[in-house]
Amino acid sequence: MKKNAVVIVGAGSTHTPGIIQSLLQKKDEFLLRKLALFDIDEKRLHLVYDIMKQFINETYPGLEVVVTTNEEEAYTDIDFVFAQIRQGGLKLRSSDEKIPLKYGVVGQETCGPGGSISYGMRSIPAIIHIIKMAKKYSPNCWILNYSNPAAVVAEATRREFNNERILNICDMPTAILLSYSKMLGLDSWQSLDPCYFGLNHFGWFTALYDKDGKDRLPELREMILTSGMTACSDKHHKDKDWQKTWKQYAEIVKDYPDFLPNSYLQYYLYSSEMVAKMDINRTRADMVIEEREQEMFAEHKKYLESPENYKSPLQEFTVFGDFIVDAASSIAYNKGERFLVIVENNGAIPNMPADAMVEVPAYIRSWGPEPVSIPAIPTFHKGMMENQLASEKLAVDAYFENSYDKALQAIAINKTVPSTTVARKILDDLIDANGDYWPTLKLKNER
Ligand SMILES: NC(=O)c1ccc[n+]([C@@H]2O[C@H](COP(=O)([O-])OP(=O)(O)OC[C@H]3O[C@@H](n4cnc5c(N)ncnc54)[C@H](O)[C@@H]3O)[C@@H](O)[C@H]2O)c1
Ligand SMILES: O=P(O)(O)OC[C@H]1O[C@H](O[C@H]2[C@H](O)[C@@H](O)[C@@H](O)O[C@@H]2CO)[C@H](O)[C@@H](O)[C@@H]1O
Ligand SMILES: [Mn+2]
Repeated sequence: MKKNAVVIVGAGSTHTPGIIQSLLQKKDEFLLRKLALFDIDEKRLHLVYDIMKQFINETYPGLEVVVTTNEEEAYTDIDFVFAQIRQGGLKLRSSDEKIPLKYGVVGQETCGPGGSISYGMRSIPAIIHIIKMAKKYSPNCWILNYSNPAAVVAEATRREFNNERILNICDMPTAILLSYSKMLGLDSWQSLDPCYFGLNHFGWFTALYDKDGKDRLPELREMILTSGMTACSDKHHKDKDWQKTWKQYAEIVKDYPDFLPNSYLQYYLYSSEMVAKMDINRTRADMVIEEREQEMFAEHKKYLESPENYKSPLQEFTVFGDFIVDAASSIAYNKGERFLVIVENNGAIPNMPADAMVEVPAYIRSWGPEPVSIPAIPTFHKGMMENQLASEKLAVDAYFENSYDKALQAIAINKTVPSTTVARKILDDLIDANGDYWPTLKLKNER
């Protein structure tokens, strides 16, 4: 079996230890010849490497490891790029959350004016740059992108690269599947074959087949309606803030019992209730800075106290790591495994536009994803998706056309936004907050 060289881009991320853990735990399924870690922040990059090197050395003595802030070194002789960057850092995640909230609109990492439009326009140039560098130094490599907002990024990479050897992914549906499998007493999230349609962070499970071919969704729906949604064992999802999401999940199922939702639909279906529960002085970014980041810094302190005796922290489950490694493995060895991924529609959902980037099941081959096509979707879901898709496409238009008008439309049409006056105020504040991270937006009559 061929051995693979992987570069993790954004390797200073709090999620990198999980990816490294999966890569090495799966080293017999996805053979490695080189692991490169790249980040623009040298300090964070080395911090993560310090934490993980005991595990790397012990699990795979002799593996070639490259830790670098040099692009040529990072991208040369690579088979797979795993991208998971946060352009503008948690500081701008915080602005994305707080600016809309100031005007009574949902402030969320990947949803609404901050998460989808502002973060999207910031991420697009950074991801395009990464892909250009990767293709320059390793023309045949595959790029697997987790960087958010994945829906907007996927639309931008479709326009720029036709998504040639690029796969945009999100582990949220997989994390939900882990939860479902545990509730059903199954041993892994791969015990269920999901039928699912939507956009990223905006979709629905329509059936969940077990290995005997039985649809377990009706049984699961009853469990959720009677006892609520049990949070999965993924470490991140045990935290207090995520627990609120799982509580709300059961409410969505009560109101819309036909299918089982992606948890992110809470921000669109209950926008005002979500805003009422949010605190502008302490949004999710603050929690991540105070909790997840601090935990990583505390680990590093432990390492510095005694590098020779330090043991890398391993997690019980790492859906984030397992999913990206399994997807890469399916490409590398042409396994044709079924995953939920973001692909160009092209008829998979027959009553949605062909050029929509949708999230559906696909069999992952060495030549790319082969999406599953489904019957036409109902009016409610189609209407929701068309609205959100328009907002996402307008955000990408705004970026490529440097257009203030399109950015305003992207925000005004978003289901989380009540009026154009509010949309304009949010946009003007976001322009100030993003500074040079955004292109200079011009009004139509100024261009
Ligand atoms: N798709 C998914 O399901 C999923 C799940 C979790 C996280 N994410 C996304 O992954 C990304 C990372 O999230 P996190 O919470 O781990 O962030 P983080 O802030 O912990 O780490 C991000 C890292 O990226 C680096 N970085 C920023 N801009 C960069 C650039 N232009 N080039 C290279 N490196 C750069 C930073 O220095 C930092 O070390 C975010 O976009 C987040 O939304 C996606
Ligand atoms: O608010 P955060 O930073 O905790 O989470 C935002 C991300 O949430 C989802 O990712 C989860 C993932 O589902 C889970 O398996 C684990 O790896 O933690 C991740 C972070 O909590 C979502 O899919 C991402 O797109 C968000 O960035
Ligand atoms: Mn996601």
